This record gives sequence, structure tokens and C-alpha cells, in this order.
Amino acid sequence: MGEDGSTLRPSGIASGGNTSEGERVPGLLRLFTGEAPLAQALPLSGEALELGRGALLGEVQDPRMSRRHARVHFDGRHFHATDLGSQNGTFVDGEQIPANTPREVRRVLRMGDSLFVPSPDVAPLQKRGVTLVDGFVRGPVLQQLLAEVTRAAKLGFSLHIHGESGAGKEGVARTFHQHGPQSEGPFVAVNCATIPQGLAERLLFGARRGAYSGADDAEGYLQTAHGGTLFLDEVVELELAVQAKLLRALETREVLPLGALKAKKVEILVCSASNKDLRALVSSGKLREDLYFRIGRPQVTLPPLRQRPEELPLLLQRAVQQISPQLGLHVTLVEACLLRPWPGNVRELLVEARTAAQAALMHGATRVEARHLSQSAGTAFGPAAVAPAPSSEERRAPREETSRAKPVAPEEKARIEEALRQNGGNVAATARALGMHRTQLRRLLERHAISASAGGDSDEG
Ligand SMILES: Nc1ncnc2c1ncn2[C@@H]1O[C@H](COP(=O)(O)OP(=O)(O)OP(=O)(O)O)[C@@H](O)[C@H]1O
Repeated sequence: MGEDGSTLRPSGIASGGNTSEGERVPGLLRLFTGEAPLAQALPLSGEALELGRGALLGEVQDPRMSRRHARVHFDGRHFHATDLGSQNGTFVDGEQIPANTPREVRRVLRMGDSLFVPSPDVAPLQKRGVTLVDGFVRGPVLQQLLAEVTRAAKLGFSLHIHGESGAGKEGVARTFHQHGPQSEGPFVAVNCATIPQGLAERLLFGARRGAYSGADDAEGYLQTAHGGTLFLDEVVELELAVQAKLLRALETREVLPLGALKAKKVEILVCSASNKDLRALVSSGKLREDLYFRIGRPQVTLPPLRQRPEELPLLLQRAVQQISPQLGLHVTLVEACLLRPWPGNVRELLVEARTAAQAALMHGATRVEARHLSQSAGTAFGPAAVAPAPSSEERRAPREETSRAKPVAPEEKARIEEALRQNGGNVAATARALGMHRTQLRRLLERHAISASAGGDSDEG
């Protein structure tokens, strides 16, 4: 696995020398300056940090910051910022604050062209930075999770990945495969939620010619994954009878295709994923307990993008540059994105960033600004019915994020209907255009009582 050139090396300032290994170091993460993503940890030495152009910012200075710009104070739970009479102002969660009046910072602080995110522990960023490996952006949380995944893979275990839709579970599964004992073999990804009912057995286990009228010899996903890794996304969407057959195949390492008399040997590693809590699904009878014991552990939880802000600027930069390598990022775009909850996670962010880049080009801009981002980007689809409840660690919602708690928004419905119309009623294409998974879109269609049949409901494409 190659590491791409643009890794953001960790940088920081001394933390006062009093912290020991494992101790949490509250402070600020400086994630963006000028036009570039950054990975700079600024630990609070004592209770407060005074920020301004000068020594504290290290090598990467910001000419638009005043020499004494703002003070940030941590009271043990919350961060507060006070503007010290700066020339260009201090913005807390998107709003300019008056000078000499402390304001709680929930998510992001803007000074000059720099963005700072408060964090109860800046040590992970200081140690690990943000890396780019095979096009996959990895912040400190993801790096730690992948280290765990790699250990499970090397031991030849199964792995279950829990996380919201679009958070990057497939990328994690690929890392699992690449570090496993069968990395030379195929990686076969199957989204169980999109397998039409009644076809699951044939698609998973294959069929022999004549098994049913018109049946030809066909390999199933399990045979295709022989010698490699089978990634079962949304595994709980399989019917119980199919779950039983899957378990049998995994236990006996043999597959019996439909209509076949003789079983075929298969050697596969299994990685599964779900955005739901598997234990709860076992309790409610939707997942077989014995299958849970076979594939549900060990489990890793991939946090949603809103809990991994370190990755966001680099993800944005890459998405924008796919549209045009000449386009830069404006600080207001990154700030707006850091303020939104992104219920569709990385998938949604990438789609919206590309759309914003196109809008910027249409306006003849050289940098993508917040005004090029669609208003509903990153906000409209929450709280996703499928999203796990926010953990106690989850940062408190800033002003923009309150839209997540609102009941179904009418503009959400209008946006889905418009996207469906533009895509001729094709659910798969519409989901792609909206930056979400088909399953997520289907749930929203149900929630809003929208029929996809207007333009022909098809999953093709
Ligand atoms: N860290 C990342 N760096 C770059 N791209 C990413 C990253 N995480 C996810 N992506 C991209 O975001 C999109 C969604 O990721 P992925 O399909 O892995 O999500 P998922 O969690 O499996 O979603 P679902 O459960 O809906 O299938 C993909 O295009 C993927 O390449």
C-alpha cells in the first residue's frame, strides 16, 4: 500500500512538558489556513491559550491574523473564545463575536484565514497527523481504528464494522483484506440490502444448470470470494433462512449451489458491516444469534464524519481538485462544512463538494466558497433513521446543526423529488446524485411517502 505524497505531517507546539503518555491534552486543532488543509495541534498550557500572528502558530503563519488576536479558555468542559480587539475579527461557530466578550466555542473558530476546532485531546493529531493512503484520507481516529483492524486481519479473525452509511466502512473492509492471510485473493463486496428478495440464495451460493427453469451454471459470491475476503455490507438484511445457510457454509467451509448434489470447498475470510446494533437485532429476532457469534465479533465502530473533523479539509480539497486542479478552497467553505452534521458522511461530503466546485466554476471563481455550497448540503437528511444515537463523546451541536433535530423538513422532500425527476425516477442514480446510499434513500422515500415510480422505479445503474 503506497502512501500518497500529500500527507499532512503532524505539527504542534510544546504542551508545557507536564503531560504523560495517555493523558488527555485539551486544546485546539488548527485544520486549515490560507488555502491549505493543516494538521496542527495546539495544546492548552494551563487553562488558556493566546492566539495571534507570531510564535504560537509555528512555521505556517496567517498574515490575516492580528499579533494578539484572541484568547481561548478551557474550563474543564467547555471552550470559550475572547476576541482581543483583532483587526479582522473572530468568528465562533460561523458568527462574528464582539471584542472582549467571551463566547463558548462548540465546533469551529475562525481567525484570519485559519480554522481551529476545540478538542478535549489534541495528542492523537499531534502524534499521527492526517495521512493519505491509496486515496483514503485517514485522521488520527481512523488510523487507530485501522491499526486494530490490521491486528484482527493478521490473526485471521472475522471482523464486523459498525458505522453510519457513507462513513467509509468499505474502505476499512479493504484494509482488513489487504492485511489478512488471503490478501492475494479476491475482495468481493456484497451489499445485502440491494439483493432482491428471492435471489439471495442464488447470488450468494450459486446455482447449477437446471436448478430451476432457465437456470444456467452460475457462481455465487461465496465461490467468487474463495481464497480471499467476502465483505457483507448490511448483512442483517438477509432473510433468516439465508442467514442459516450462510452460517452453515462458513462453518463447514463448503457451499452447496442451488440444484447441486455436491458441495464445493470455499476458503473465505468474512468482514461484515452494519449501521445498526447487531446485539439489538439478535434480541428482536432479525439476526440469528449463531451467525452473530460467527461474524459479529470482533467489532470496530467507525465514527461518523462529524466526529472526525481532522479529515474534512483534505477530503474537501481532493473532491474539489477532481473537478478542477486549479480550484482552491476558501476558508468559509471549510468552515461551513465543519459546522454541518453530514448525516450522509463522507459520501455526501464528496458529492456536495464536487457540486460546489462546479458552481464556483460557473461563477468564474478561483476558490470554492461557502456560498457555492447548496443550503441543504450536509444538513437535510438527519437524523437519518439508520444513524446510531450520538455517543456521549459526540461534540455538542452548534447552531447550524440544530436542523438535525427538526421534524421532516419540507425542503428535504422537495429536494428528493427534484433529484428523482432529474434522474428519471431511477433510485440508484438519484441516491448517487444526492450522495447517499440506496437504502438510505429508500427509507427517506418511505418517510416522505414519495413514490419513485414517477419516472420508473429502477435500481439499475
Ligand atoms: N476516509 C476516506 N477518504 C476518502 N474517501 C472516502 C473515505 N471514506 C469514505 N470515502 C468515500 O466515500 C464513499 C462512501 O464510502 P463507503 O462506501 O466506504 O461507505 P460505507 O460506510 O460502506 O457506506 P454504506 O454503508 O452506505 O455502504 C466512497 O466513495 C468512498 O470512497
